[in-house]
Amino acid sequence: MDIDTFVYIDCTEPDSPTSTTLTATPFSPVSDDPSTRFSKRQNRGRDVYKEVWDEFYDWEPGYCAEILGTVTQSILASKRQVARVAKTTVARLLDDTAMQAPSVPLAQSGTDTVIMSVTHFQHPRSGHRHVHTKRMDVPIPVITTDALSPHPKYESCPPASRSVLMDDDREHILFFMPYADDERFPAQAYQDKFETLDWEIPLDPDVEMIQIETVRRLYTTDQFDIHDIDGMGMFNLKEIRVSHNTGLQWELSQRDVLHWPGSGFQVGMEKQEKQLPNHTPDAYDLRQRLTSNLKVFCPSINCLHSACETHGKMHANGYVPSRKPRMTGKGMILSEGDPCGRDCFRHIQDFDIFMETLPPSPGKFHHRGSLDTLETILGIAPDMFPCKLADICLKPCKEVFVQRLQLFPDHTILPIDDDPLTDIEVGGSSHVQPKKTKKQKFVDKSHTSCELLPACAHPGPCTSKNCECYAKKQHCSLMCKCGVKCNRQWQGCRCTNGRCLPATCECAKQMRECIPGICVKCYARPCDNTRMQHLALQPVEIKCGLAGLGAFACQTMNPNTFLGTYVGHILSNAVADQTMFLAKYTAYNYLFEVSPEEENIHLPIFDAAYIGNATRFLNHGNNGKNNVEAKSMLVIGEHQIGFFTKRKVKAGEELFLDYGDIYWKDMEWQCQT
Ligand SMILES: C[S@@+](CC[C@H](N)C(=O)[O-])C[C@H]1O[C@@H](n2cnc3c(N)ncnc32)[C@H](O)[C@@H]1O
Repeated sequence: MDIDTFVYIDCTEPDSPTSTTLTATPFSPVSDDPSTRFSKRQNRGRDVYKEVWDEFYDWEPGYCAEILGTVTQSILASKRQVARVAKTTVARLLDDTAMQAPSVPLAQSGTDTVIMSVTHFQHPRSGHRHVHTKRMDVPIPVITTDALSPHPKYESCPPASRSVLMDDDREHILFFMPYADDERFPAQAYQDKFETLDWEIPLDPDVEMIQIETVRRLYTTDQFDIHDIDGMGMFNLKEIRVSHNTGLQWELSQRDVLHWPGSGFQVGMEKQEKQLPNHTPDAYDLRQRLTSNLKVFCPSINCLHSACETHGKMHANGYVPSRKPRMTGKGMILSEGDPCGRDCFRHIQDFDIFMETLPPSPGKFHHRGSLDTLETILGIAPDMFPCKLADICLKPCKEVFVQRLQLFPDHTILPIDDDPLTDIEVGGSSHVQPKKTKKQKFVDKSHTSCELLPACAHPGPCTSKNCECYAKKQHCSLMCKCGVKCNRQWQGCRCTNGRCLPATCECAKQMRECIPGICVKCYARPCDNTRMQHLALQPVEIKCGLAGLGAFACQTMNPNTFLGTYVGHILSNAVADQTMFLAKYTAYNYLFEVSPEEENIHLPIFDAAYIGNATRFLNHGNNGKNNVEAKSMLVIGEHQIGFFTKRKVKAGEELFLDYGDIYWKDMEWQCQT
């Protein structure tokens, strides 16, 4: 291979209308009118872009030649082995063909042959540079058979255990043309549903590197404001992934960056006078530190996928999961254990007398950061004993105990084993008068009337003015920053013994699954109302059913047995419309939508065409044939659709769901029931 003949694909250079000055002199915006200032910035931006561009392409061709040169050398070194492997492979191929040919039961066997051309490379003898090649023509017999009838056209899909939120881009960009090899597919009509074709969007990784370096120089050397750089509209750095973090520095941390000599990211970043905005949290800010790690694992307790995009938006505010306390301060004092030291809370003799001397909130934790740390830890582990908390917070044990009492007064804690009717203690002898916390009551129809639950993250308590949940008439969720102390939070149920039944459980009545850490009484054992989050599935058999494939019961099931959750891509209305176009063409429609109770409400639409689980095979049955029903539930802040048996189902019976009239209205094929 001759390295001089490599072709370098180059992009159009950036305009540099005014200047050819290529030195990196810091930009000094002399105060003038905004438009002149803007155009000066724009010109400076172009100059720096050009400067970086030239530097990059001065370096890149030599670098590529060097890299490719090493590749060719290693090819030549191992050429003898490659030639040997190629020779044996060809020989085996010919042998296999010859051996297989007679064993196929042929209805009709032709005697045609095709010629396969094989190029044989010969290692250059020492002292010679040229590789000798020899072409050989090998005859291959053509075997024609009609013994095997083709399998009916069917599109399968990879299995998935949970739904995946589709990128908003899918609404506008056509990523590939499906059924491109089928003349009958109305490709143009499908394409017209999109604004752009993905393969027409220029994406050159070289240009990306040049733009990143230009932005860095404009920010660090020219002291441009990062918003001004964005306002120039010259740099279209694509977001790598949806998450709660944004910014150039973050994007860079999510990908490999080319290390080239002109790049300030290569070495000595720390030596620069001004660094790009950083996302490293303050060492003392525990909440920030935990939040910054959320990019590693999704904090949604029924997901936990790494770098989860589905919940990226839901947790945009940096959600740290919180739980309700279940142990009272008095209970802690009465519990067994040895004091951790002189200041241990266990030395408190009489709890009621101690309560009378309790200092007013916020107590001795003068430093706001210490209190934040304690609140964050108690949010996650509210029943951690003060002795351990004291070690973490570097505070005396008794002081920590006092702070816990301020945060979670005993009268607000629902004791673990008491009767639900007597569990709120009112009264007591403390001068900190226990108030009965007023929980806000309102009808929250989140399970059938909202798009995606918002997570609020405003300073101060939730009010009609600052809180999005308030505005949408919804309970605050675990994803909200207000935490379990907020009186708008869903309070969970108080059912005991895991008996969370549809008619009696407060969560089940509101079509919510019980939430670990919130429903403190039923949480002791997995209750009847957590089957969707625990994926307590029933096995089903997939085989030919009423229409195409169908799902069949493997064992006899009682009414209200949970079969599984409908898993697929979560789509917006616009994308669902595009998918419907494909469904009409294939005559298989896997879109599932729950009809909202109110108009103009858009609930998530699930599409199990491309990913899914066994529930995608449930065929439609009506007129009493349907033995399965779907329920839309809120599962720890997420809309999910669960399938439950409507009546007793015998082993071997096909499972049917009533798709509803709307499903069949626009279909160009007929329902077979
Ligand atoms: C969710 S899929 C059900 C699984 C499907 N049978 C398969 O083989 O993948 C829905 C599609 O199955 C077919 N289907 C299901 N029930 C049907 C019925 N009762 N009559 C006609 N077609 C049906 C239709 O093509 C429908 O769009």
